[in-house]
Amino acid sequence: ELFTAISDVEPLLETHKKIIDDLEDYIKKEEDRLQALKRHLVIYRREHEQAMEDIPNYLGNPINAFTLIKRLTIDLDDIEKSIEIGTEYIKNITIINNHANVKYPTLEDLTGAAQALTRLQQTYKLEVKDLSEGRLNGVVYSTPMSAGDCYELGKALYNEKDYENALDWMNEALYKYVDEDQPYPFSEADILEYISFSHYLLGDLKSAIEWTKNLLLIEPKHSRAAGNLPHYQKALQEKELKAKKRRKGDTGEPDIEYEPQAKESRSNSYSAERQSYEALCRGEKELPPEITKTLTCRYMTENHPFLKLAPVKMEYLYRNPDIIVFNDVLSEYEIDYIKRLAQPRFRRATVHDPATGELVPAHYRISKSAWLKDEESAIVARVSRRVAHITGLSMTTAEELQVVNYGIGGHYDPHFDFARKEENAFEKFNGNRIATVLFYMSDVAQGGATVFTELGLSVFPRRGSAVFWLNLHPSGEGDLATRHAACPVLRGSKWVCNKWIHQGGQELIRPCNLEYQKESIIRPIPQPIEKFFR
Ligand SMILES: O=C(O)CCC(=O)C(=O)O
Ligand SMILES: [Fe+2]
Repeated sequence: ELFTAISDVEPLLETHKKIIDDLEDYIKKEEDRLQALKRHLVIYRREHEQAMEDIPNYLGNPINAFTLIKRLTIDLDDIEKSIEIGTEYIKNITIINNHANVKYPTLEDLTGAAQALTRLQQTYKLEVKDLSEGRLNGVVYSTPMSAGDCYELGKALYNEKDYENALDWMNEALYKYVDEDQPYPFSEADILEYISFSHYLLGDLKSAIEWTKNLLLIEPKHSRAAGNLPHYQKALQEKELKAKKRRKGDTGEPDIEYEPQAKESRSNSYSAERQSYEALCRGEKELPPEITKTLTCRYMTENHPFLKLAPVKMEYLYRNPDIIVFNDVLSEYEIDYIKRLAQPRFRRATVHDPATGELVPAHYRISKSAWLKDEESAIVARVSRRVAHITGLSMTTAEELQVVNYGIGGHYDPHFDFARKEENAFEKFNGNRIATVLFYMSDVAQGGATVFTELGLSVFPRRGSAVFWLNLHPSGEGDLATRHAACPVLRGSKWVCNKWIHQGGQELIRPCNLEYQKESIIRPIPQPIEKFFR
C-alpha cells in the first residue's frame, strides 16, 4: 500500500498530473473532433441550401459536382473516422448504417471528377486560381474550394500519375492552407511532400530539392524527406556531371537526356488535331468568308409531302461537305418524354479492352447512353419518321435512337461515325452509316459544342434542333472531312439523341456512283415556301 508513507504517495501526484494531462489532451481532441464535425455540418448545410435553390444550375457546375462527390467520399470517410473514435452511442448512429439505401459515390468517381476538371482546364484554358475561387470565365458560380478540396483533387491526380496537374493543385492547396487555419487530417508537410515528389517524378530535381528543404524547415524530423534529400542531391550531381561530360563530348553514351517537361513543350507537343479541337471548343475559329457567303437558310418543303404542311427551318452550317442544322424539330414534350424513357437504362460508354477482352469505361468518351426502339413508343417512332421526312432517306436499316447525357466534363474525342474498311462493322445494318442526325435536347450553358475538326466548324447546342450530315461519299467511301467531336461540358448538362442511317434501303433514293466528290445533300427546291403561304 502507498498511503502509509507520504513519500510513497508523492509519486501518485505524478500519476495525478499525468491523468490531468491525458484528460486535457483527450478533451482537446474530442473538442477538435466535434469542431471538425461542426465544420462539416456547416458546409454540408450551406451547400445543400444552395443546391436546393436551383438543382440543375448547381449540379451543372463542374466545381459543385466535384465538391459534392468529394463531400460524399473523402469528407464522409473523415466524418466516419471522427465518429468512430467517439463513444458507443455515437457509433450507433453511424451515417452509413442508417442510410444504406442512398447512393454514395466511390473513389473512382472522385478520380473521374478530378480528371474532368483538368480536362476542362486544358480545353478551355482555365486557371487553377479561377477554378479554385469558383470562377468560370470570369463569373463566380460556386463557393471557393478549400485547401482540403484542392489537396484531395491534387492527390487524385497524383494517384493517376498526372503530376503536372497534381502540382498545380497542391500549390493551390498550400496557398490556401496557410491562410485557412482549419483542422485538417493532413498537414502542411504532407502538401510539401506531394509537391517535392511530383517535381522529382517530372524530372525537375532542382525544384524537388528546393521543396524538400522547405519541408524540412517546418518539420526537421520528417524521415522520408530527410532520406530523399541526399538521394535527390546525388541524382542532380550525376546529371550535371553527365551534362558536363557531354559538352566535352566524352560520355561514350548516346545523346539523350531526360529533361523536365516544361509546360510550353507539353502544349507544343499536342497534335494539330488536338489544337484545332480545343480552339473550336472555345469557339475561337471563324469560317473563311468563301464559305460563310455560301451559307443560306430557308424553310424546307421538299423531300416528303408532309413538309408541305409543316415546313422545317433549315440552315447550312457548311457547304461541301454539307452540314445542315434543322431548327425546332423536337418539341418540349418529346424531349422530356425521350429523356424520361432513356434515363433508367443509362449505361456508361464502354470499349473492349484488347488485353483482357472485358468491357471497360472508354476514356475518349465520357457519357451515359441508352437505346430506344421505335416499337416501344409512339413518340420514338414519330421521331424516326421525322428523320425520314427531313432527310429524305429510308429508315429501314437505321439504328435505334441513341440517347446520350454528358456528365461533368463529359466529352467525345474526334472520331468518324462511319466504320473504316478494316473495321468490318455494321454488317447487320446492311452497310455503313451513310448519314448522322444529331438532335440537341438541351442548351448548354458553357462548352459542349459539336466541332468538326477538319472543317473548322463549331456547332453550339440548341434545344430542339438537329444537325445532319452525310458520312459517305456517293461512292460509298467514308468522307474524312466529317471528322467531329463533342467538346467537354463546362457548365450545365448536355443531352443529345442521334439517329444513324445506313446504306441499306437507300439504293433507289441515293444511288451510289463512282464519283468521289459528294453532291449536295438537299435537292434544289422549285419555289421558296414563303410563296405558298402568302
Ligand atoms: O454529342 C455530340 O455533340 C456529338 C456526338 C457524336 O459525335 C456521336 O455520338 O457520335
Ligand atoms: Fe459522332
